[in-house]
Amino acid sequence: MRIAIIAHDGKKAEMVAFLLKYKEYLEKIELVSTGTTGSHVEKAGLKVLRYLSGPLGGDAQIAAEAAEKKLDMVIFFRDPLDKHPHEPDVQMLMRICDVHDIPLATNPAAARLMMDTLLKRI
Ligand SMILES: O=C(CO)COP(=O)(O)O
Repeated sequence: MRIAIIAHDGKKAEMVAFLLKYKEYLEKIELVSTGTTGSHVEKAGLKVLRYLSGPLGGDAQIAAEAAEKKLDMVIFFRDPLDKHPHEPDVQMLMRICDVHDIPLATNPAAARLMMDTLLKRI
C-alpha cells in the first residue's frame, strides 16, 4: 500500500496529528510526500519518501505517480483560506486523481473514513 501525503502550511500540524493516530499501521504503508510536508512528518518520527516542495514541482511529481497508478490513496490537506502560487499544479493533481480514480481526501474527516476502509484490506 502506497499513500501520498501533502499538506499546505496551515494544515501541516493537522497532517502530522492525523498520521500519528495511525502510527501502528504505517509500517505496512509506504508514504510519499511533497518536500516540506515530508520533513514535518519525518520530525515526528515517521518514514516517508520526500519529493520536491509543492511550489517547486512536488505536486506534479505526486501527480505523475498517480497517473502511473502507483498510489492507493492521496491525502491532500489543502488550506482553503490561503493563496498558493502553484494553484495550477494543485488543480492538476486533483484532476489526475479523478482521471485515474484514485481516492483523494482533502480534509481529515474524509481521510479518516478512507484510511479506515483501506486498512481493512491489508
Ligand atoms: O504546496 C504544497 C501542496 O500544494 C505542499 O508542499 P510542501 O509540502 O513542500 O509544503
